[in-house]
Amino acid sequence: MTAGTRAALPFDLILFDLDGTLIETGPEIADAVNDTLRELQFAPVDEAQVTRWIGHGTRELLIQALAHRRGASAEAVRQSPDFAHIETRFGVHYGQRCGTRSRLYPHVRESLAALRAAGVRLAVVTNKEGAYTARVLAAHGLDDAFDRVISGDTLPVKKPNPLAVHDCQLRFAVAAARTLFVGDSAIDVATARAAGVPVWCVPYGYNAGHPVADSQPDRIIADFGALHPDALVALCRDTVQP
Ligand SMILES: O=C(O)COP(=O)(O)O
Ligand SMILES: [Mg+2]
Repeated sequence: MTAGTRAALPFDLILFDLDGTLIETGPEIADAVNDTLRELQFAPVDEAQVTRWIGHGTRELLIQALAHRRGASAEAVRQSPDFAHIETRFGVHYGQRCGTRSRLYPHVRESLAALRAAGVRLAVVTNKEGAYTARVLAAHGLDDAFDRVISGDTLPVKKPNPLAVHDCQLRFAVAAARTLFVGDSAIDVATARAAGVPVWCVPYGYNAGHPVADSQPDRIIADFGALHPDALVALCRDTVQP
């Protein structure tokens, strides 16, 4: 990378969603859900269904799966006396499944490394609970890849509340116009809009079964190749708006 590329970079801070953006986590989350359901003598749920529940946190996903199988409301599951125990069992299963069937999406590792080398601050903003986030990042050797990791239970509120974005902007002293949010869902677009920062989306992630284009992000990028510093500079040179 040349000094010119570094100077021409349009962003000083990039925030990344985790599930469906950096890492394909659906297969092993489905495995852990089904391990848990099996212990409870319930039939498994299919992976496509499980991925439609991703986005509000892994705990919420487990609640949805149990509600689905019990024919009960999410609230009834949340209040049920055995939920805490079931959640503990799920945690054990997810711990065992972590890193077995998840994978980084194309160009994630090299683009993150090149952005970091160019001096861009990088953060994860996910609704996944911190304990799971740490395990998944570690399983893929990404535990030191970010300057800040904000999970669903790091702050008092989660996405689409913009607090995590503001937290990172404040911490790294970066203005909204120099900040980019990269995600895969309507929740990510709503978060970025609430924070007043540009948002680009990948089309391959989890968005409750809907095309993320419906949420009208500022740009849809095919994959993380578009976030490599050289590509980023070329892309922004050719367009008026990010
Ligand atoms: O639902 C989750 O656990 C998290 O999803 P996210 O990383 O896309 O915010
Ligand atoms: Mg996501």
